[in-house]
Amino acid sequence: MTEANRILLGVNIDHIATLRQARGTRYPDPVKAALDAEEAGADGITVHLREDRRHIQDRDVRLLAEVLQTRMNFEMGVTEEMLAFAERIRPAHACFVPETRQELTTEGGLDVLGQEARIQAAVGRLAAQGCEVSLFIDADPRQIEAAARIGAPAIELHTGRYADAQTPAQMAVELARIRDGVACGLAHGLIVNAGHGLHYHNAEAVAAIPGINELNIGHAIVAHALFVGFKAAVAEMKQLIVAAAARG
Ligand SMILES: CC(=O)[C@@H](O)[C@H](O)COP(=O)(O)O
Ligand SMILES: NCC(=O)COP(=O)(O)O
Repeated sequence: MTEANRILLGVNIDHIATLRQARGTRYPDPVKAALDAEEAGADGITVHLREDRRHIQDRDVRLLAEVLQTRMNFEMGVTEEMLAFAERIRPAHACFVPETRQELTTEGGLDVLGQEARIQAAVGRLAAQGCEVSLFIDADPRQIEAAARIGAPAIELHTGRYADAQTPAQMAVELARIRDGVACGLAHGLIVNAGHGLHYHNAEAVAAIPGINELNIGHAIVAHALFVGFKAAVAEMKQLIVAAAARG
């Protein structure tokens, strides 16, 4: 496999924590899930510490920082609370995401264009701790250019509109938008990741886009794990996207 067609899988374990929080139990433990995911081939572990703490808790992130063998991708709103927390944890990667309390899940990409100075300062703060920051944005050339302008090393393209597309034609339009976004990001020297709403039937087309570095996938893997077990679900997704990327 060449550098051009290798792809990484970041496993998002938020919804292991969702199940735990539903009953206020100690199980299932996302830390155990993370270790199992690593054994099954995950290249990294993604967690989103939401401001409302609806799933992942501070304790989870602190423990993960101590035990992960791979690397943490810490998803966070760009707030003073989260920046201070990330400075203490010093994850290998942080991904800045937009966040509102009412949303069911992350609805759109971060508006980098509208707040360049603020985002640039936040990127700089975490970069000073050795953290590689990516910006979770829509595949919009203006946002991608803004990400490059402020010196972010990486972006993660929001694939939610592709995942939510209701017809093959709409899906093709959204996939083309992501493909163009990847090309635009690469042309600006950015590392380009993607994720949100990807599952066993729609991830291959995204994985096959040349130059994409990593897919972050969570909800579908956790759901599939109910039927096949968590390690098997991770391994199946990894095999699926690696094969798709190799085919190109
Ligand atoms: C930023 C992103 O796309 C995911 O991490 C997502 O936020 C998962 O968490 P939620 O399901 O709480 O939105
Ligand atoms: N950044 C996207 C992510 O981490 C996983 O999102 P999902 O697969 O849970 O929708």
